[in-house]
Amino acid sequence: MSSSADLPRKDRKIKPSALCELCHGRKAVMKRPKNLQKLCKECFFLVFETEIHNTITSAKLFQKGEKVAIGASGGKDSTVLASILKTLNERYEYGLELVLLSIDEGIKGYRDDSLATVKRNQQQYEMELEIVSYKELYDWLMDEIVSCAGIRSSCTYCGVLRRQALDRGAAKLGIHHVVTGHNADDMAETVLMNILRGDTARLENSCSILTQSSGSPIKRSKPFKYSYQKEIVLYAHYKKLDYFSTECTYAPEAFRGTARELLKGLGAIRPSCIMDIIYSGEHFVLAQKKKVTKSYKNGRDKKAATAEDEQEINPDGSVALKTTKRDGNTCEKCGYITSNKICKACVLLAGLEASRAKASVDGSEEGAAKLGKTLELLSF
Ligand SMILES: Nc1ncnc2c1ncn2[C@@H]1O[C@H](COP(=O)(O)OP(=O)(O)OP(=O)(O)O)[C@@H](O)[C@H]1O
Repeated sequence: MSSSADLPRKDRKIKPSALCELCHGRKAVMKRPKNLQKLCKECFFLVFETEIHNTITSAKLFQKGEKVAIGASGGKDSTVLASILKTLNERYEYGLELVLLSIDEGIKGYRDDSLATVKRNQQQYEMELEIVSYKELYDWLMDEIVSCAGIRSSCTYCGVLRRQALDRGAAKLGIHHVVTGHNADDMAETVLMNILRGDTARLENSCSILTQSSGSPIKRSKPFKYSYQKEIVLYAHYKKLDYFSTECTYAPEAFRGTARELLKGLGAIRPSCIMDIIYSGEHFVLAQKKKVTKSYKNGRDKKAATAEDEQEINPDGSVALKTTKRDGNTCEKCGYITSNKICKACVLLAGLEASRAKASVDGSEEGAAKLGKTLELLSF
């Protein structure tokens, strides 16, 4: 931080109460949303970037020489991510090769415009850009999916297909690491959503900074895990970054919207609640499901019971079905990594195809919408 002697004349006359609490020289321009500290622009940039650097180093996210794909949507989070990773890569000599990877879901009037922003970012940050489309991967545009399956399940379809598309795009580039702009607010919303749905299986991993499906060569990480959305927006604003700010045409998932509102209300009373929820999510450990082994007559004892004879009892007393889940499998249809015989994307696409065929016969669009709702409740 600079001393007051280095400051421009105008900053030397500032009332002490209006000064930045870190450099005590420049005028504060904001109250930091994370801790309400009054900061000038320059000190905010430095502390914000340093915190992300600390997150990256303490989680050992990157290795020297690694090629990393930045999931680039053109929105504020991924644009700030690209800008900050470029800065940190140069400042701390991470030795990364950074590439922008964009998925074109096929949403007219939204993704086509945001991709134009990513193309400008490519020039501004001097990074390679790869664009992969749903049309080329799945032969469906998101607009077609919505008109077939309805808007209510659009986020379910889009989320599954995008995750796979990012992996496929990375594989195409020979990259094994994708970073995304998911931030602290997104993480806290996900924890809240999973609690409210009683989805304990998802809750356990909802705060991981680094994830990788077993058998998959692609890992994913979230360097903004501890960064507040409001601070990302402030950073983009004061740095005058070029980003696309329109919300997706197919409004955000209804339930996530509810969790977002809830979080906003909580944050107004207790600003630290975002971090507190993440902390709770990180320390949440599932109690082991009770396993019971059937008892056998006719000479078979407990030891002879096979794995098939074991049942899992859910907390509400219901019996869980035995699944054929295995890690490292590949989908019988598309070859993508899955723990089931057919991957989730192929199940969704098959439902859409069936719906399209049915709709062409009797005009009904119910099948895919129903399937989307059912899939939300299943864990893959
Ligand atoms: N079409 C896409 N192409 C590539 N990456 C994407 C795409 N959509 C989302 N992502 C990645 O997933 C992250 C989370 O996306 P999501 O749409 O949930 O949030 P967001 O807050 O709108 O993010 P952003 O402001 O970056 O658009 C993004 O920051 C980005 O890294």
